[in-house]
Amino acid sequence: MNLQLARLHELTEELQLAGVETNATALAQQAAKEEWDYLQFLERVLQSEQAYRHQRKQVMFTRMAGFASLKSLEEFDFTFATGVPKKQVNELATLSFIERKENIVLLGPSGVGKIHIASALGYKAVQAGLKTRFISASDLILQLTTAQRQDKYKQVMQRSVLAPRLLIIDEIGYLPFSAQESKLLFDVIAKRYEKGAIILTSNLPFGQWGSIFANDTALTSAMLIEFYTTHILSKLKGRVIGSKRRNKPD
Ligand SMILES: Nc1ncnc2c1ncn2[C@@H]1O[C@H](COP(=O)(O)OP(=O)(O)OP(=O)(O)O)[C@@H](O)[C@H]1O
Repeated sequence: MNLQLARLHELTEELQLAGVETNATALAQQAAKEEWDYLQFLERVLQSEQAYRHQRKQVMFTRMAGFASLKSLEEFDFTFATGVPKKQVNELATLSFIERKENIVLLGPSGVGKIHIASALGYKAVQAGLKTRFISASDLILQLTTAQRQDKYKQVMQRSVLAPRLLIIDEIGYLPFSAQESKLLFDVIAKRYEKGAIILTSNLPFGQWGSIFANDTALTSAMLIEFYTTHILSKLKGRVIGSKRRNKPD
């Protein structure tokens, strides 16, 4: 390493400009070849740092999001899934629902692509630099009950529920909740209401949600009201391509 590169290395390390260090030599060569002026060179160097940071953020957010699997909308076959409204899904893929802090509910039988669509929208959000969290309803309840026991409810609520710009709660209704667990889930939905977007997936139509929430009709109605202004994709169907669970308990 020549002396100038060694000094550059020290400076970029101290100033935490890893993108500049990675790209400086190549950009200097390109600048000489294409006869950039000094300001042009400076701009390109700063752009390279910006791109480097954006990419690192995407990688970190993807890891932190906890997706069950990485899916994209490009991989989703709309001709196969006849009940999935392509136009509406593409509109949701613009992510304006996140800016507007709106919710999405995906309802349909097992294996029709609910997780696929939810994860694909989540992955798009992550790529756009929006903090996203994917969690199953039962894991979320487990986290919150543990937090309550350990007197850390507020912190966990803040970190896991309120901090992400998009919260994806998967598999509501796969297992029924106790009265206490139902209240926790309601607390999540109510606390995020108009503060951050949620995507919910469920195998059960709204009419059967009472059975998920310990037959508490007041709480179930309150929960449904929270989704009044939601984008509801409730007619998801099509040939089932695959499912994680073929033996759903009664
Ligand atoms: N229309 C589709 N095009 C491409 N792949 C699909 C489609 N529908 C489902 N799949 C694939 O089938 C598998 C099951 O889909 P997914 O897990 O999204 O279903 P689900 O409706 O969430 O089911 P469950 O309720 O059991 O969780 C996934 O690998 C998914 O990528």
